[in-house]
Amino acid sequence: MNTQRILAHFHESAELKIQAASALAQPISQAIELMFFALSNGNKILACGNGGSAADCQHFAAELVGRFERERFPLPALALTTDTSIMTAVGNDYSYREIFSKQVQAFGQAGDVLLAISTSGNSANVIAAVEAALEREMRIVALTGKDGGALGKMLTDADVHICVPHARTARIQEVHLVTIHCICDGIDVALFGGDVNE
Ligand SMILES: O=C(CO)[C@@H](O)[C@H](O)[C@H](O)[C@H](O)COP(=O)(O)O
Ligand SMILES: [Zn+2]
Repeated sequence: MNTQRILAHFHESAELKIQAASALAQPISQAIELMFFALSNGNKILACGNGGSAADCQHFAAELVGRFERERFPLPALALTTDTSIMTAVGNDYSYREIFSKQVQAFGQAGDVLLAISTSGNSANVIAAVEAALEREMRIVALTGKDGGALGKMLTDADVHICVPHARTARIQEVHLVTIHCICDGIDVALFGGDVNE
């Protein structure tokens, strides 16, 4: 295969990360503060998204319950994308739109944080989960792209919107992943201070 196409993926992804870094540093910092505050108060983080973003939810939860780069105690994070019995029962008996919101209603409590990931900002089940979370006085960290979609318009001033300035889903997801690692790192720094090598 012509490697020019492969090079184009790498270059577009790298250029977007450099361009997005300065635009996203502030909201990412706000997301870290919001999540650290919640965790410090005994609250938890729930995460939802579809497809590649479902994988990102699980990646995030694994690094909080397990570890990112430092040894520490487990932190309460739960991906709502893993229990196939819940998701198929709710999808079958109610609607696919409710596969995350029912879980938010079951597990979410005031002060918890919902990490809502949608590259378009328009996935109905993610929007429904945010509606359920806001009803339960949870805070929202929204990871989106493009123009942020409907999701970007439903957040309150107390929530955080990290919107990747690009139209291509794959590129948006690649910035979501480095964002997730920034958040994991920021929570560890907030807990322990300093740098990972200290
Ligand atoms: O990972 C990819 C594309 O790179 C896909 O699986 C993608 O996640 C799916 O098409 C999702 O359904 C897209 O939903 P959203 O990001 O717009 O909320
Ligand atoms: Zn993908």
